[in-house]
Amino acid sequence: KKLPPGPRPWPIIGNLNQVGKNPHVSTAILAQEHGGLISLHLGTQRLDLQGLRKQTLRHVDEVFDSWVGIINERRSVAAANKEHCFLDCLIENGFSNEQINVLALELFTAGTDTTTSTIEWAMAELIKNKNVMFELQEELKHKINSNTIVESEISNLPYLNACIKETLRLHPPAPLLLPHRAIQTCEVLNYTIPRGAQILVNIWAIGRDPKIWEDPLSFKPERFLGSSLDFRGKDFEFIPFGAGRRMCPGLPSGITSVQSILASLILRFDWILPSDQDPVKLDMNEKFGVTLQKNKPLQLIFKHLN
Ligand code: HEM
Repeated sequence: KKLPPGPRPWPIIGNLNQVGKNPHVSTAILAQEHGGLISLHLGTQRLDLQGLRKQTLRHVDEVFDSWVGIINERRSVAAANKEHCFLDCLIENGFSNEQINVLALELFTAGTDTTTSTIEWAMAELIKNKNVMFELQEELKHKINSNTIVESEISNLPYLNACIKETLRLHPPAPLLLPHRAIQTCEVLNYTIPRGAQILVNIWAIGRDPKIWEDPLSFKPERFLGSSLDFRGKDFEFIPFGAGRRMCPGLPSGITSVQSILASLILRFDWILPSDQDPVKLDMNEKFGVTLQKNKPLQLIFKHLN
């Protein structure tokens, strides 16, 4: 069997020390040396599918269908999928009320942390990029007539939607998606992925890959204007909600929340940083956790616009 290449594992700890606290960054660096498909040993075998393109991801979807959480622990965010339907099934399997509460709580976290962190990153990028903020304010002023934003108006706000896409490209709340597991041995790019391997897809690295995006580290919503590139799981260079059968079921509600909250914040208020801080120097460091958060929470002062 030919496993994908990767850094040499140390005895017992495997590659744990090379992965560290920010696995989305360290695996992106490892991929530069070893290629887009790399093997890592973290006690049990794990595989990282960073940088895979269209055909390959479509092919692997069927094999990497199952979630690690469901097979191993039954307590991950992923296991809370299918909402009531899955919870009913857990009851049949003899889960306690306490365990079901944990699952419900995790489902709640999947929906709130992802949405709030997207809004926080979007606001940070808008504060840092004054011209983008100005363009967005203009669009909202001209296209929204009343004080209450209605859903039908939101679909007619291309610049707002481009800002949200650009935020999700640079700051995906789940930078490695959720861990998948190979339910059978298969071949990917002429390498063998053994049955049971955990699969992580580094979409953070794909979103910043200079081979895919021009000037990848700059916040430029314009790149999405007039482009059909979307996050609905068809364009594999941009999959902040995942793709295939395990794609995020909360996409429609998550996106609607981000659109309406962000539009309301920008339409009604003017925002500045406290203590005359220079927006260009705003700290944009990340903290890897359940979701990819801003390391230093964003603090802003608002002025009501009438
Ligand atoms: C901006 C908002 C959101 C983003 C970026 C996001 C992103 C994701 C991603 C990347 C995955 C893993 C997909 C994969 O590995 O292929 C996921 C899974 C999931 N998300 Fe979201 N999500 C968001 C909002 C929500 C909301 C609002 C809910 C619930 C109301 C939700 C519930 C879930 C659940 C239950 C799963 C597990 C799916 C499964 O097990 O098959 N998400 N989400």
